[in-house]
Amino acid sequence: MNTQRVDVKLVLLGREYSGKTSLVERFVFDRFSCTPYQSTIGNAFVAKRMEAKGKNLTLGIWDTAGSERYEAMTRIYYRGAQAAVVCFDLTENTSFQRAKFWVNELLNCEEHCRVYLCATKADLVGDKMARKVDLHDMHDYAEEMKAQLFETSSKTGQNVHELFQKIADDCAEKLVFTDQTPRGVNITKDAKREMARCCVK
Ligand SMILES: Nc1nc2c(ncn2[C@@H]2O[C@H](COP(=O)(O)OP(=O)(O)OP(=O)(O)O)[C@@H](O)[C@H]2O)c(=O)[nH]1
Repeated sequence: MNTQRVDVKLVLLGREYSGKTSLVERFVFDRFSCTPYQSTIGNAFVAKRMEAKGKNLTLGIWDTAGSERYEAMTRIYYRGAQAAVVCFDLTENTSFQRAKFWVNELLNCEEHCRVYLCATKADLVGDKMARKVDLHDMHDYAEEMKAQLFETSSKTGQNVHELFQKIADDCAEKLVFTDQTPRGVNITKDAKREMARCCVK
């Protein structure tokens, strides 16, 4: 049974194929897989220890499934998140529209969650014709939503570490640690509580 504690709960949201799993893989394992695409089923969890603002903290990362089939389940995973990375694929405008859906949902349901927009697959838009999300539109939207925006490439690693470090730094400022024990989230307990909440609805 997983009883690991995390200090910051971070959730990744976005349309299927928008690059969420690849982003986590690049950040946590420093690798990019060229094997055929496999959609995430349900969700995946990974923890990463980091240093931020002079504090050691554990980032708990929930990578959710982008398929609309799993939308209800995805809602379980963003509950109580301190931060969310909403991903969209620069080569696909529908994924930008889907990102707006998740941002609205977070603003309405998780008022304390910091939202970061992540425009993925930057390595593919060197050729301007390949870019399907207008540069000004996405910057205007980020400004309007008061969300930080990062253009990343999991293939080259561009901006990936910077994104997660920024999240850790922002969250570290708010974290309260006692002498030895950080006040974190017990994954097992919290997951059970969420499941119970979900079942009684
Ligand atoms: N060139 C390039 N391809 C990428 C990048 N990120 C992801 N991909 C590719 O895009 C496809 C989808 O990536 P995933 O990371 O599986 O997407 P996902 O959002 O986790 O998808 P779901 O699990 O269905 O929600 C895969 O074939 C990846 O190899 C990137 O930065 N550059």
